[in-house]
Amino acid sequence: MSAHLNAALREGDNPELTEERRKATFDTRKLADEFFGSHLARRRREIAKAIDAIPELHDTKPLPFMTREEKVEEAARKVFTLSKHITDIVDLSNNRETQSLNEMVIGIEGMPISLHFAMFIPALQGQADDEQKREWLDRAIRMEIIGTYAQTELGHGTNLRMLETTATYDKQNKEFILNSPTLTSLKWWPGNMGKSCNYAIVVANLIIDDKLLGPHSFMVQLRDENSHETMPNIQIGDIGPKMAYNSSDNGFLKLSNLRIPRRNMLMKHAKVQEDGTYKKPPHEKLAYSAMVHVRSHMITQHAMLLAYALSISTRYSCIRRQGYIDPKKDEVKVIEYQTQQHRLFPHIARAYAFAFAGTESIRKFEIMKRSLEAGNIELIADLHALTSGLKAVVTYLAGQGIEQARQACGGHGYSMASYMGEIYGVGIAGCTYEGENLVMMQQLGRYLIKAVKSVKEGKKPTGYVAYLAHAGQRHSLIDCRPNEGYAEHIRAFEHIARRQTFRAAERLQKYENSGLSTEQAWNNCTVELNRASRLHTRLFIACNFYERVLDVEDMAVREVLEDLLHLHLNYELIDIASYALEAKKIRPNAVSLVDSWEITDREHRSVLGRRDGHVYENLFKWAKSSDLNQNDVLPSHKKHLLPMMLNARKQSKL
Ligand SMILES: CC/C=C\C/C=C\C/C=C\C/C=C\CC/C=C/C(=O)SCCNC(=O)CCNC(=O)[C@H](O)C(C)(C)COP(=O)(O)OP(=O)(O)OC[C@H]1O[C@@H](n2cnc3c(N)ncnc32)[C@H](O)[C@@H]1OP(=O)(O)O
Ligand SMILES: Cc1cc2nc3c(=O)[nH]c(=O)nc-3n(C[C@H](O)[C@H](O)[C@H](O)COP(=O)(O)OP(=O)(O)OC[C@H]3O[C@@H](n4cnc5c(N)ncnc54)[C@H](O)[C@@H]3O)c2cc1C
Repeated sequence: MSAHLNAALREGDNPELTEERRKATFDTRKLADEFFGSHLARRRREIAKAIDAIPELHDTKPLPFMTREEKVEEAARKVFTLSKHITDIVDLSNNRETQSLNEMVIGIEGMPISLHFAMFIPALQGQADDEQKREWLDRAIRMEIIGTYAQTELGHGTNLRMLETTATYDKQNKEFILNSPTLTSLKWWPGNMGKSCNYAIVVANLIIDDKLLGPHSFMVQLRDENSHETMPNIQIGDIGPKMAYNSSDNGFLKLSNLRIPRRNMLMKHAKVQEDGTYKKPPHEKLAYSAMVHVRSHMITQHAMLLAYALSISTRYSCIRRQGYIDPKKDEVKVIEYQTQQHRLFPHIARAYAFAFAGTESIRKFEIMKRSLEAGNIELIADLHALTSGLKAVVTYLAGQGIEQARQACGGHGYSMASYMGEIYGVGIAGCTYEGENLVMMQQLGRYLIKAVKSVKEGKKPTGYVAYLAHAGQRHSLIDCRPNEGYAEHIRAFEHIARRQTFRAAERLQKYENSGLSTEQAWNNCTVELNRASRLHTRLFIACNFYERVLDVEDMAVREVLEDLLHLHLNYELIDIASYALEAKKIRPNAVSLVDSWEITDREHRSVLGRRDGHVYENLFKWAKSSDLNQNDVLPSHKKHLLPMMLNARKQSKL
């Protein structure tokens, strides 16, 4: 590729990076079009340019130097400033555009309206009837009110059926009475609930005539719309600092005999009539729709977090020189070491694979939503299984990749100047929120066991589990040589996933036959079942990557994606042993592969990952701006350590 086609080349950059960019075999803009989709890639460039022109939207100082209060204030200031410009910059109905704008301006550490857009609005869209939408959704979209999604409690997050918050219907007054009867029933964790929101969708166990009807969603006003003071019968606050996400005020909530009108229960699906008659929803789990929405969006979000970490470490690895391969020559860029390439490149391949899987899960969510609007509930189970598996596998592997990227930066990777600590903290939170990963794997496990049962009954499952019926096509890993083509890799992958799923199903059957209860038998098999779920999901990611690459028209881009696909399939299949060959092919394109993610310096917030590669001078600037450097001698030092040392000295002279 002639160098002028590489959009990332700029005058004045560190020559080490320019040298890398000149080696690119493809146009980074064209690969960005594949990674994001051409519309979003173009919009991200336009959004970045628009932000450049509005200084109030820029960071006032690096986030790691801020206290928690300053972070919360900075996020609030930017949200307010953005509210004046946002409709000029993005199409608000486009989630991914809006998310890109938020990440570029506010960053990944949280903001006062995260949950408002991620869950409050989607819950209203999915669960409120038309009249309720007119009352709350329009106001929420206009941001007249800010809401959150309050489900998790101090004592229960995973097991929703055991939520202790109650909503008891009072027929006389046509009201629900909401209560947090115990300490463990306090709502705990909801994002932005502590200080920012004035409304919440509270998930509570519905009780009518002493009958427990399971978790349902209720609209609760938390704070006065004018004074923002807490409403009566409500106690609310922030839960304190967390491993990451410290710009967000995750909160607690206690409800004490709070009365709300009957129509504050979201009634698109389940309904409670004035006389207390209860009408069941058409599908029992429609009340969980906001969670499925977020899970389907988390995959692209985690691909992006992994991309942040890898572009920082790949660029830095081409700046950092340390040691020799040939002692007669200069010190080499650390990227030249095979171990460094093996540490980073499989994760670069995964970032692409995850982004493609995420685009697919969002597409599937939209298809399910439209089909549900037409009254069809058939796609719900498939989507739940797919998103449960993807959410769990991608958040976990992205976390591993981010940590490898941090280690690849050596000591400087541990400084917050690299921003790796925050990226990791935010990434691994995804293993927990929206359903703890090992629990979500079990949800997919249930679906796989059902598919095995139908195969055993002679039926042919369709869609993502169709391969479970192809037991005749047995191939072993030993048959799978890297250059035989990708179809062979996929068949080997299918074989391994199928074998594990059948093994888990047989084991479950054995325990059930031995007289154990269904639940006990299930618990005895969950390790095997989760392995099956993991393999099934990794197979989906690999197949999707494979099919996606076949669609690419630009030959240079297709070739580099095929290199990544080859590496991905080999890495996933035979672990590390066979991919030294691929690493050699990826090496010349390493920087351009990460440049294609088009992450701006503003978005990165990393000194190590700077696009221009001027790392060391900026590390020094960063160190000088530390609060601790504002005084030559810290007041705390004068107060404690200096007297201690002076005293010790005095003692020794005696
Ligand atoms: C605009 C931007 C959009 C998105 C943002 C993008 C990215 C995110 C960015 C930032 C995020 C920032 C902050 C994060 C905020 C976090 C919020 C939260 O965490 S909210 C709380 C989330 N809580 C959970 O996820 C709880 C997990 N627990 C459960 O989901 C359930 O309890 C569990 C599924 C584990 C069990 O439920 P239960 O009712 O007991 O069912 P059971 O296991 O018995 O299964 C019965 C039957 O139901 C099926 N099923 C279960 N769930 C669903 C579902 N959701 N949909 C469809 N079907 C479901 C289950 O498979 C089973 O079916 P079968 O009987 O086997 O057929
Ligand atoms: C950053 C962040 C933001 C959040 N935001 C929100 C929010 O906005 N709104 C909200 O309502 N909640 C929110 N949460 C809460 C989150 O959804 C829950 O923490 C999550 O669903 C996990 O539930 P838990 O904490 O009860 O974990 P637990 O269920 O207590 O998990 C502990 C361990 O038990 C295991 N375990 C539990 N059940 C089973 C089982 N059945 N089988 C096998 N193993 C099991 C788990 O695998 C895990 O290892 C947030 C959490 C975080 C970290």
